[in-house]
Amino acid sequence: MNIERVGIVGAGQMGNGIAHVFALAGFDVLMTDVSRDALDAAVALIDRNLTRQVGREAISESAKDDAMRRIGTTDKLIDLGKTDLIIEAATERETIKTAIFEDLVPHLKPDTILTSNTSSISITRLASGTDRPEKFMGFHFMNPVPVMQLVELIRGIATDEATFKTCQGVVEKLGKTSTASEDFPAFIVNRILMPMINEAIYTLYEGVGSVQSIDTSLKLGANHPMGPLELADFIGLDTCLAIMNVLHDGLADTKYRPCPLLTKYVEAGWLGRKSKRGFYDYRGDVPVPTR
Ligand SMILES: CC(=O)CC(=O)SCCNC(=O)CCNC(=O)[C@H](O)C(C)(C)COP(=O)(O)OP(=O)(O)OC[C@H]1O[C@@H](n2cnc3c(N)ncnc32)[C@H](O)[C@@H]1OP(=O)(O)O
Ligand SMILES: NC(=O)C1=CN([C@@H]2O[C@H](COP(=O)(O)OP(=O)(O)OC[C@H]3O[C@@H](n4cnc5c(N)ncnc54)[C@H](OP(=O)(O)O)[C@@H]3O)[C@@H](O)[C@H]2O)C=CC1
Repeated sequence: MNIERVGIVGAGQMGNGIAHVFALAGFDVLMTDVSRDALDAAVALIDRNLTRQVGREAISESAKDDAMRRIGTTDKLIDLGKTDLIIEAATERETIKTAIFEDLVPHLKPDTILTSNTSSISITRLASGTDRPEKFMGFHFMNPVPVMQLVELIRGIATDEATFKTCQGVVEKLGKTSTASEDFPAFIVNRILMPMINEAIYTLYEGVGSVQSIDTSLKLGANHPMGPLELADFIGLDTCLAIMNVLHDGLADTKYRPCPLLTKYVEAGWLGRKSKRGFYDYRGDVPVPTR
């Protein structure tokens, strides 16, 4: 199937990056969110990120202008009905995602492919609430989307080969690399990455090291580009907790028990960079550890 128009649900940090890379690759993009402010902020951020790319000569000024022209926004989810491919990138909560697909399905063209950028939730279960489980799959970008090369593609139990192949072709057109994962809790990247982040939080919780010593240890001792606590703040602590809960519930193994300190930060509304406080406080000129 030929994909030309792409609908993106959720204009948070992932939604804006996804719109950025699709528009730059020549797709028409229509983005929606429950918050008009989030849509306006996303368009402004895409403009800034594209301008930075022009500044370092990664793209031309006209490529930037063309990309910005290809991005539309709407307050109405049903306006996405005419697109060929939907990428749902709303908050990592199953009830939110299920409600979005329920509201959207009656307005879709029969051949539109439905996908979710979920970090962890069962693709098979999300698909089963729609009219087209065979045309439903996981399309999992990494953060920051314009920089990270990988897209994890996840087949639900009913996903057909034509849908998988079409999505593989789309990833190629974006200039990224796909890997295939079976549909088990948190797929591949987060099955491995998130327990490491959770263990770093336990290391802090048990007083083995400070925020700074934990992050410095992994950056200089294991060559990670960001320390695990810095990365948790970057991903969003609400998202990290949601992923750990999916692993814990889905695999029923205590090794996935979310650290109580992670839960406490989320309960405080300290969600990391996006709320300006997490393991670091981002309200000043430089991030300062909060413990
Ligand atoms: C939770 C999930 O479901 C799955 C996930 O996404 S897990 C998270 C996966 N992501 C990671 O692990 C990221 C780890 N961190 C990194 O790789 C790096 O720290 C980083 C790429 C984010 C920044 O790298 P850095 O060298 O410290 O910073 P910096 O030099 O400022 O940026 C490098 C490039 O990224 C770009 N960039 C950085 N942040 C960006 C952002 N948020 N949006 C767009 N571009 C960005 C910069 O413009 C720069 O581009 P050029 O090299 O072309 O000039
Ligand atoms: N953060 C990361 O590193 C990664 C995240 N993901 C996944 O991507 C998805 C989005 O994450 P992320 O962008 O970080 O989250 P954000 O919190 O940055 O953005 C989520 C956006 O979705 C909006 N939203 C909530 N409910 C709805 C709805 N019913 N309809 C439309 N929009 C809605 C939120 O609005 P409001 O704020 O007003 O509620 C918010 O603007 C999640 O599934 C996450 O697991 C995947 C890869 C990496």
